[in-house]
Amino acid sequence: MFSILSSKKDRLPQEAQRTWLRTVALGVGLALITFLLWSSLGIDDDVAEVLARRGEVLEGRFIEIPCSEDYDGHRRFEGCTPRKCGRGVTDMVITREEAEQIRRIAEKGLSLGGSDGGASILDLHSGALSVGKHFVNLYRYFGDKIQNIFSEEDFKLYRDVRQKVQLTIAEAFGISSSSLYLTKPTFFSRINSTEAQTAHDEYWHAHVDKVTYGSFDYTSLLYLSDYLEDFGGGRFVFMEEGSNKTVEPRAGRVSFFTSGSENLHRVEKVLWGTRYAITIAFTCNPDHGIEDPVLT
Ligand SMILES: O=C(O)CCC(=O)C(=O)O
Ligand SMILES: [Fe+2]
Repeated sequence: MFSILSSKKDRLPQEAQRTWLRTVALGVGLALITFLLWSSLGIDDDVAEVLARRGEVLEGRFIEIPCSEDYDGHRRFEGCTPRKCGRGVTDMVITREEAEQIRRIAEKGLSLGGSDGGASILDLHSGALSVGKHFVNLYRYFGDKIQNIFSEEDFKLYRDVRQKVQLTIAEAFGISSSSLYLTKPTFFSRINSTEAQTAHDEYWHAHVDKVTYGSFDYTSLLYLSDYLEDFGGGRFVFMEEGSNKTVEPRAGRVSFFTSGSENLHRVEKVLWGTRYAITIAFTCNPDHGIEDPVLT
């Protein structure tokens, strides 16, 4: 067996020893550079399992996870405030036709404005619409003319969808649907690959909805376009140390989850195309509840 610590007789000549040391140093250096590049590119951050693929039609998938302590910092409403936490995805609650109709509402509304950056929102409840680098109040801005833009059917569709999603959440978490209240903000989102212009365009940051929005106890997302058909990137990611879980958007797909830090998440940057979705959230606190949007 070769050993550099053997007898004087078979010790390597000094020149060969130096070459050997240089080779080892070079190898270690290269390994270090590769490691640094690897971690700076975040390659290992991408270790992810797919919770819902775009191509599959999910009856319903539910994963229970322990609740975070976030709910303890708020007033508790027994029979509603999460004791059972988790996340679910279903393609059975909203049809693709319904999703397409809702998407048309989003397209109509957002065509009146739109952010200079990649992310625009339309909140039918407050009337907030992204325009350039700011928001306008759609209802104040258009006044009575709003009736020429949206129809009573549009609002009815929103109400029907909200109701179905609310029942789905109640059933999955074993609570009464009547203990849930729609809360704000509830909004359509349109995301494309245009570079962000303001902080409002930076949709991709990891966040906890209960921290970001305060009143949320249960969050739902209804997707209105298809991953890899209508847009690339833009997958939803539940973030967990070493095992992220992704939801690939699909028109009509409802993803729902308890809003605390047990469901830390982010949206990947959209790389091409346009991604439409709607965020509908519920609170257990009646004081934070809002009425369904109405055409005034
Ligand atoms: O559009 C999505 O997939 C997620 C949006 C989101 O995280 C939010 O509205 O808080
Ligand atoms: Fe969120």
